[in-house]
Amino acid sequence: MSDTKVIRVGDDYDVVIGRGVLSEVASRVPDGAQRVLIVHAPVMAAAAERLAEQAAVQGLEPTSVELPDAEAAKTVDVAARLWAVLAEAGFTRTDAVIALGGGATTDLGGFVAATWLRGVPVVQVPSTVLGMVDAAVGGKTGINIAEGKNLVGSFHPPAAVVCDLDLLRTLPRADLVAGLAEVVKCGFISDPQILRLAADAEAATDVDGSVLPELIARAVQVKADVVTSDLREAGLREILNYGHTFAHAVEQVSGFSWRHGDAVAVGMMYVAELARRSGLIDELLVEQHREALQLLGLPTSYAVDGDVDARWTALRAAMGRDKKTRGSTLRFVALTAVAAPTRLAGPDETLLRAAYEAVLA
Ligand SMILES: NC(=O)c1ccc[n+]([C@@H]2O[C@H](COP(=O)([O-])OP(=O)(O)OC[C@H]3O[C@@H](n4cnc5c(N)ncnc54)[C@H](O)[C@@H]3O)[C@@H](O)[C@H]2O)c1
Ligand SMILES: O=C(O)C(=O)C[C@@H](O)[C@H](O)[C@H](O)COP(=O)(O)O
Ligand SMILES: [Zn+2]
Repeated sequence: MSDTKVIRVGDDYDVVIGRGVLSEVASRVPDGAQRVLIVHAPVMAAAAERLAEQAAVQGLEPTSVELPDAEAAKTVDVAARLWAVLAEAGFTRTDAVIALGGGATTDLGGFVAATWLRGVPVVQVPSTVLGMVDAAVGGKTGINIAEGKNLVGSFHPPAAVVCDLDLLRTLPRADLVAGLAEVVKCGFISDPQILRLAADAEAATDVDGSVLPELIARAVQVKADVVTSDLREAGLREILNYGHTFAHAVEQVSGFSWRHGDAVAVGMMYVAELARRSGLIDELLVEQHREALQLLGLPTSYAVDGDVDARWTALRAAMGRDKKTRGSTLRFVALTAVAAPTRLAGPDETLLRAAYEAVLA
């Protein structure tokens, strides 16, 4: 894929994927806006300045705010600070937010847009692979609290998503690879061609090549198709949560020090081990998970420094707060085969523990 690609999400909005498309951002702010709040990750300060200049040329009045980095942005304190900025600058319902950064920035920016005056438009400008393929698309926005990941949030679809692949040039390799975990997830739940393409790790991680853009576009297409038919996660959308029950527990228990994508990689291994023990899949498919993730340099095991029983107790409690849980019944997205997702509800506690032991480093 060398040219700009536009993927339409339902009848709602475009996801623009291409090189140099940052120049399109201001023109994607919906008509009627007079002011625009640009929130950005610290590393995106220069690009945010370009966006502010663009906005001014477009006749918009920009206010820029640099957020704390990564998960430190996804807090109620940061959101409250931005609500105060919006109030002070007189933002009305037709004014807009632009969020420029990784998934943490787009989650927070989207949440602030969703909550200000009960909802103003947001243009998402993801600067990580993970943000492009997942966080910026689909309208899930939110913040973390001490008790768990993304426990407070709202469904608030963006007005547009602009993925400038040139932004990925500065992305550290570890963050790029972590983003590929969500791409591999899309391969397992829906698009096996992703798994074939991602098996060439060199090509898949080359920001100047053609394979990474194709992987990004394919994963966006999977997400676009799913959220078009089930925005509010009444059923189908749950498949995008593959691997996340264990992943979010790992993130919370580590004090959000794990990269989300790395946690999703281990989370997919956990649920594959659980699915095998529950008779849904065979060892071959578990190994296919391990190989796909390891080829890219993603983690497939979980190291516990200390008491493994105490850690399990903490992880198990965190898994109970997963949004797919109903009552006290844990519900996992699992596979019966590649591209054949199902739900695994209320697996026996011994199987849950056995799958944990299987992923221990
Ligand atoms: N809303 C959703 O549907 C959804 C989907 C998946 C993930 N998420 C959320 O997204 C977050 C993870 O996103 P992420 O992996 O992008 O992490 P992140 O936002 O924390 O970014 C990772 C790191 O990369 C840096 N960075 C960002 N862009 C850069 C660039 N172009 N060059 C150099 N450095 C750059 C950031 O400053 C940060 O340090 C998690 O909070 C996760 O819960 C949300
Ligand atoms: O878009 C979705 O739906 C997803 O589940 C995508 C996930 O990759 C993402 O991490 C999402 O934020 C998790 O949602 P949560 O509802 O489990 O917090
Ligand atoms: Zn995720």
